[in-house]
Amino acid sequence: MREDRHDALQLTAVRKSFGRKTVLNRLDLRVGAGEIVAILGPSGGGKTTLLRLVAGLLVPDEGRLLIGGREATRLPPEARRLGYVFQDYALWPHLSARQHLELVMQGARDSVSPAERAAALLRTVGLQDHARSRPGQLSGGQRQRVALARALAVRPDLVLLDEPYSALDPVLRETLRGDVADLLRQEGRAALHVTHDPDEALSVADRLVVLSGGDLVDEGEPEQVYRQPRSLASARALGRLNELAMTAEQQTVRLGALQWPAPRAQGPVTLAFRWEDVRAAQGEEPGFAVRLDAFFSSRGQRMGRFRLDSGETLLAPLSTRLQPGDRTTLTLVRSHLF
Ligand SMILES: Nc1ncnc2c1ncn2[C@@H]1O[C@H](COP(=O)(O)OP(=O)(O)OP(=O)(O)O)[C@@H](O)[C@H]1O
Repeated sequence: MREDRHDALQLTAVRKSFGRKTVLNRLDLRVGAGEIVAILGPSGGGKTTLLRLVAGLLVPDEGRLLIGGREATRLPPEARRLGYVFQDYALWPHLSARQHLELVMQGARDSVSPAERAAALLRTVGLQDHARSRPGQLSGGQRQRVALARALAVRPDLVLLDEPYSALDPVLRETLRGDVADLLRQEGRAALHVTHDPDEALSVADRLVVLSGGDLVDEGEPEQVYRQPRSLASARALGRLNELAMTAEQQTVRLGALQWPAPRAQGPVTLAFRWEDVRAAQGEEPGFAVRLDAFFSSRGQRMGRFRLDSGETLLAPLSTRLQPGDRTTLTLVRSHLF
């Protein structure tokens, strides 16, 4: 662990517009030393713009940016001492995987030699047999892993990751994201990690931030944001969400034999709940009628796609031996409705 414990990153009231479009709206954000923060949110929410501002590829219109406690608002990218992996990898076509790492480590004061550290990092990302390959000889996923290893090679205090595993197959993605998070934690490095994949965010991050329309709409520990999102945008960003468009009448929302008081609602409302908060009604328990359309598997669990009599679809774990076309009654875990 490092001695100085300045925040790895602090943004204060950062605003960025393109023409008349405000993409980040007076954003306040901090990443603690050694903290892994995942940024989630709908497309166009400003996630990549945020990373580009931190990297120094864009300059904010207003606001202030500190990196490791140092003023960095107008610092050029090369003076920021960051590691980054952007979606286009930005590799050098004439260099081998190993040379990519050794080049960025030149002149660095380190307890191990560049060759040793390069070999260790290539092992971490599973490229030990491709040390001599140039980008043109590597697949998309392998190139992405070279970019990852290079970002870690310089031992930056803050690593910026923009969809770093998007080109990888699901098995490799899961292994590598665990290995990279372990390495970041072992070495005490902070990361700002942009992703569209809620599972990835939930599995690697110490803290989640949800950006929507240029605003920070939610933040907190992953489990807390998943369980108690502050808004529908935030609930959606974490996935595994059922949404039913319903009508509140006489301050009550009804779904089959289930009903909820809705003192402030009149007219259209959205009832939202996670897939796992739907279960089969037992005995005489009140519920709502559905038909099983199909089943599928998610995170190793058998899930059903059900259709309500009103025509809407919802997804839920499938615990009984239902076959497509069978009818059943479902109910909801009331404390987990949004
Ligand atoms: N250089 C630019 N010039 C003009 N508009 C831009 C520029 N870069 C981004 N934008 C706009 O800013 C908004 C936010 O873009 P950004 O790429 O930050 O979103 P995002 O959350 O990363 O989206 P995605 O999840 O689709 O990658 C979008 O509406 C985009 O069109």
